Amino acid sequence: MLRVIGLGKSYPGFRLQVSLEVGVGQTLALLGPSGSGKSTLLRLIAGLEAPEVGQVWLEQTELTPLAPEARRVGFVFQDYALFPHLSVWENIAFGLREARWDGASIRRRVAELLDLTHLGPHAQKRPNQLSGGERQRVALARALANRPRLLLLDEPLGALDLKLRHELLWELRAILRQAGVPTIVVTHDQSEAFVIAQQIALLRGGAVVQVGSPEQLFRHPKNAWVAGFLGHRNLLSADQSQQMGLPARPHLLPPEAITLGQGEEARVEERVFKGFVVGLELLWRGCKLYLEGPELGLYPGDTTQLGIDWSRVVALEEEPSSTPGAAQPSLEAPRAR
Ligand SMILES: Nc1ncnc2c1ncn2[C@@H]1O[C@H](COP(=O)(O)OP(=O)(O)OP(=O)(O)O)[C@@H](O)[C@H]1O
Repeated sequence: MLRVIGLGKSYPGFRLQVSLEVGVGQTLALLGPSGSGKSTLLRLIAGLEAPEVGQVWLEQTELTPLAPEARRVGFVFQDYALFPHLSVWENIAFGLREARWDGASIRRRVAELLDLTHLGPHAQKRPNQLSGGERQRVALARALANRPRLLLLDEPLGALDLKLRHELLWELRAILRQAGVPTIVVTHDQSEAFVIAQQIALLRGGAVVQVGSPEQLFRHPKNAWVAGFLGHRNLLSADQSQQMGLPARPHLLPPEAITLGQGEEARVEERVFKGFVVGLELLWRGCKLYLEGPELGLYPGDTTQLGIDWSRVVALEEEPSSTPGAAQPSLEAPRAR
């Protein structure tokens, strides 16, 4: 179990102050907008930077006073930082030689990791002869080689194109589950966090806004910012909620609260074909709602019925009026009028 207790660091115009825990063998995704402090937190945990206050504990060991190399932390950076002149095999073995493993143990461990990351056929290639996805797996194998007690991944799929990201995401998930090492993954992509992690910590302006499983966070976001960051669209301000007969505080209408085909009349304003689903923007009671689902043959100008199950509407907390240093999320303004 990793415990980060009141870890703090300041830069001009920015302050990070974070406490969180990662369970044995679990993966926690650090999710947040650019500049929210994700990489800074990772560097503090790795010991690449010194905190002003706070502690990091791994099981019964306090890591904070230890040098980075004494922490037994595996780190994968965004650019992988592989040794260009060494083969895949040598890249993976490098840390083991440094740690003075004997030759037979090194050969055994490298073979295990080549197997885990499916890099066997590429063992003798150099990094510049590999694809982006293969380089990413070498970086992961190298980070895991010396049996780290903790794995830190900073945007591990960041340098890859979209298609490759998607393919490797599932592979990364499988490798992390198999490796069983507590892991923190930095990402700014919520769908990536949902696939990889059992826990998500949402960071904004250097502070954790909410921690929980992907499902907890998605179903019970604390406030409109969290809901918007996780991809929810139907957010009502306190005023809009009141107009709908709800208490005067922000609310979320989750997809499962909205049913098409029964209820009051709704008019289709926009339609987006998205492949597996169709997105519809509907005007209902003077309020714009967005829904995704199977093809229903509805086009702009059509009318249909829309019902809301009010028992499924989620009450949200009011956000603090300003969060110092917080970057604005890519939240669409609540669309209801
Ligand atoms: N060495 C430094 N000196 C001064 N300011 C810094 C330093 N490192 C980071 N910062 C500032 O701290 C804040 C958090 O940066 P950080 O890189 O941790 O954010 P992030 O969430 O990882 O962002 P991104 O998603 O863009 O990588 C930013 O405002 C950044 O400018």
